[in-house]
Amino acid sequence: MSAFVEVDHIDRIFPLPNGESYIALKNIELKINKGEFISLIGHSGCGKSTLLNIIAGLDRPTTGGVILEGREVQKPGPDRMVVFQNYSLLPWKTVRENIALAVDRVMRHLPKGERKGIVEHHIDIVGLRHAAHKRPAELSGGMKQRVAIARALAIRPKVLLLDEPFGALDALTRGSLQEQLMKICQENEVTCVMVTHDVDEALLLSDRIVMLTNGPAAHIGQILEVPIPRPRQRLDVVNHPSYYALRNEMLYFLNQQKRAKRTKAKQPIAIGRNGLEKVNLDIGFIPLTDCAPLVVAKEKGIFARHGLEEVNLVRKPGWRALASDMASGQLDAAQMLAGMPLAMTLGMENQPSVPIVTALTLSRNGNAITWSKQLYDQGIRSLEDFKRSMLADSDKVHTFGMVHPTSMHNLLLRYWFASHGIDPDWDINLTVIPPPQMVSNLKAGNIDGYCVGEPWNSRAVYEGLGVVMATDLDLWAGHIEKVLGVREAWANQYPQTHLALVTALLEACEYCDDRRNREEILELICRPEYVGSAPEYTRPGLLDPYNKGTGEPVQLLDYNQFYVDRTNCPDRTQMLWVMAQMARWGITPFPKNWVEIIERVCKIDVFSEAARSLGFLDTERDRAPIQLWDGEVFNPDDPIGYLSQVAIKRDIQIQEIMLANDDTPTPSPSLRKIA
Ligand SMILES: Nc1ncnc2c1ncn2[C@@H]1O[C@H](COP(=O)(O)OP(=O)(O)OP(=O)(O)O)[C@@H](O)[C@H]1O
Repeated sequence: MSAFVEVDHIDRIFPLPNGESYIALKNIELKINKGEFISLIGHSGCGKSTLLNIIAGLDRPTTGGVILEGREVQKPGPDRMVVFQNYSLLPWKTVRENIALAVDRVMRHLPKGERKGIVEHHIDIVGLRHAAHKRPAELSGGMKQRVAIARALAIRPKVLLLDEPFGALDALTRGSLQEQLMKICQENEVTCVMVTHDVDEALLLSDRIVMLTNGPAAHIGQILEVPIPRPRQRLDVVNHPSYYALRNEMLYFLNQQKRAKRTKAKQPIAIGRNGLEKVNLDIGFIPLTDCAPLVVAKEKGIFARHGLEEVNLVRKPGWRALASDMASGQLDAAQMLAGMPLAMTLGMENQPSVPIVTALTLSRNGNAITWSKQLYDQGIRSLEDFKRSMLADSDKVHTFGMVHPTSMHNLLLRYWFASHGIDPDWDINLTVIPPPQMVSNLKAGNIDGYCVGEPWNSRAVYEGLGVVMATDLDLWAGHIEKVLGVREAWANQYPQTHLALVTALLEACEYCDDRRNREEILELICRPEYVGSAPEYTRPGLLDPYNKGTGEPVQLLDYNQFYVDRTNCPDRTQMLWVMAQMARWGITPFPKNWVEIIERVCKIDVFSEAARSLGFLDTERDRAPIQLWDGEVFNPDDPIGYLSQVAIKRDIQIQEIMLANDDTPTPSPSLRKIA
């Protein structure tokens, strides 16, 4: 289904009087569905109004465009009405006349009586019958804004655009108008885009909240889905289990933008020192137990010992945001999902190819599949039970959360279901949810279960909301989980820095696997700036026996595996398995030249040099067929043969993938389909 409004890769560059130019917006891409309420939020000057004006047709983008119902927006039109903060009413006309003016102008083809009826109806919608004869000077701010909303709605626009509509109102009036707007939009199925600075307003009104980064070159940093059912009451919203998690995400994002601005202001792009080309690094991570090597390297001074004196660990709220910051070059490096370097290099989800390299596997294992307590209490305690209940009630579609298409969580969950003949695309719903929001979504009943890293499984067990159906030790002990990723261009530009980074993190990985250090690591990762979790539910698996919620806790060795058993060398065989699974599910094409792509992504030479400098074992794991718990064999010498015989799969594209020689991000996918 095509989107109702499509903001298609917009840039807006303003020429400045001194002959220079200012890039306000960079590569904004957004699809809006009919009847959806979208809020745009971000710091002052980031470009919210510029984007709104472009959607309205009041301004034109420098590149890209806006498509409304299949037609490009070229100029303002009555199908897109804007409500501004300052009401813009004609002072000499009454409420009724202000509304009538717009209706008579736009709907002049309608009989007079009908137009009059529309005006009166909208006076009623906003509750201004008693003041219909008054002029703006006789109205309060809230009343004036209601007139502006009525005037905008009366001409039945396809999209209502609101630029901080309640910004000038007192708190009480604001609250009541927000509720009225929500009701009006819902009853009339209005598609809305609203600029706001107010996180609570955004949460109350929106289906999705689009958060813009600070300019210059502002882009979409993150999009939050608000899974709170409608119709909404303010109290229901505040009491919804996902409310505080969402609110925290927004505040965290906004604070981080503020910090980034300060850091940018005081830092030159690259500070070279200690024989390194760059010692000031921003490294992205996600609040998960397996971010431990990064936290340890920072807090125990390991980065600094390797010459990386100014490392800033940037907590990202979800994997999409992290990938986007890596693609745009805002991050120097990141903890990445195993499939992310390959997928970004191949160009996933119609995104341009951004070659990423990895010289270090940061961790193995550490995930589990959690089921809601409700399913478990209904007697659904195995996949066989699940399949039986699914077949018995074909109307009920279960939804499961995973963190990103390229994650082992997605690939293992799909594999798990498919191994029992359950098609993960047709028989169930899979939805992307950032790891820290899994538990609140389970609590809210939005999902029936999920696959995620710790501590988010243990938290559900701890809170009595879920039970662990399988850890990945049950499915595939020793699989690659998180890797260190940097842009290939960055690695080429800063080779000594890259080596120092890999060396420091390898040393930290070894530290993390020494169980004597685990108590200290627990304290470090639970800090609010890292995972921000409670030690009670972060301990299991890391230190304490692991509690699945279904029996006695068990001691899991190597659940979060950071160093032992040759964890760290980029694992080309397992990367190939990941690449094949991503192709199986249509996430990326499978490259005919897979050997070349894997060689390009996995930087074994950098790892070996780092390992040797520490006196560590520098070899890769043995290349052998891969077998998960179900016994099916993946032969790394014949991935295409595996893909052709695997039972449940999507249309697999097998292509020669031509990557640019210049390893900077390319504006369009450099894929050439030959099969
Ligand atoms: N005509 C223009 N010429 C040059 N720069 C402009 C022009 N219009 C906007 N800008 C710049 O573009 C950036 C985005 O402006 P915009 O008004 O869209 O921000 P905003 O997020 O809506 O801010 P606020 O929340 O304060 O209203 C700002 O840095 C602004 O100075």
